[in-house]
Amino acid sequence: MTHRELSPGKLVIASHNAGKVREIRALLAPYGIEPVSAGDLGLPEPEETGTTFRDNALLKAHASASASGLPALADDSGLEVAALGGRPGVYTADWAERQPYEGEPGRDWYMAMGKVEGLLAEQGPDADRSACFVCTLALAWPDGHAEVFEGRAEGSLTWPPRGILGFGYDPVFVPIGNSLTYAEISPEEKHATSHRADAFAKLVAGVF
Ligand SMILES: O=c1nc[nH]c2c1ncn2[C@H]1C[C@H](O)[C@@H](COP(=O)(O)OP(=O)(O)OP(=O)(O)O)O1
Ligand SMILES: [Mg+2]
Repeated sequence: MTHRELSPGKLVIASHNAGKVREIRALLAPYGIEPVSAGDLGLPEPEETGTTFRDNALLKAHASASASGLPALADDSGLEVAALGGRPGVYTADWAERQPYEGEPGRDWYMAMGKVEGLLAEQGPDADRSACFVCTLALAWPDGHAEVFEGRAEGSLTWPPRGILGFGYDPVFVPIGNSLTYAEISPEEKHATSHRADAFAKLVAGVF
C-alpha cells in the first residue's frame, strides 16, 4: 500500500465533538499539519450507521474527504465494559441523549455514565468494574484511499464521577496503574496512556 503525502498540508478533523477535536489538534501539533475541523468547514455530520468502530470511522473520514477535497481524519471511539459484554461499545455516544442547551447542543454525559453504573449495580457490589476505551482512527484521502489504526486503554470504572477536565465519560474512567480519573489529570497525562494517543502513535508510524 502506498502512503500519501500528509505533511505539510491541510487536514480535516472529521469530528463534531469539541473534546475530541481539541485532543486531536494537540496530538497533531508536532507534525507541521494545519488542522481544520469539519465544524469549521460547515461539513454535515453523517449518520453513523456502521456496527463497528472501523465502519463508522471510515464512513466519517470518507464523507469529510469527499466533501472538502482534503485528507480527513476521523475518530470513532467508545467504552467497552467487560461485565456488560462490551456495551455500550460502538453505541457509547448514543447512550448520552442529546440535550438542547442554549447556544450549542450537547449531550447528557451524567445520565449516560449513570446508565452504565446502574447496569453494573444490578450485578451487585462484587461486579467486575474493568473497562476499556477504544479509539479507531481512519485517515481518508479525496481519491478514496484510506488507512485505519486502532488504539486501546485499559482501566476501571469509578462512581461517583470525579473531575472536570476532558470530555464524555472521562470522569468515571480510571486508567490502569492510576488512581485518578481521566477528568482529574492534565491533557498531557491523558495522552500518555489514552486509546486516542495509542491509535495516533500507530498512525504516525504508518503514515508520517
Ligand atoms: O477519551 C475519551 N474520553 C471520554 N469519553 C470518550 C473518549 N473517547 C470517546 N469517548 C466517548 C464519547 C462518545 O460518547 C463516544 C464516541 O462516540 P463517537 O461517535 O466516536 O464520537 P462523537 O459522536 O462524540 O463525535 P464524532 O462522531 O463527530 O467524532 O465515546
Ligand atoms: Mg459520533
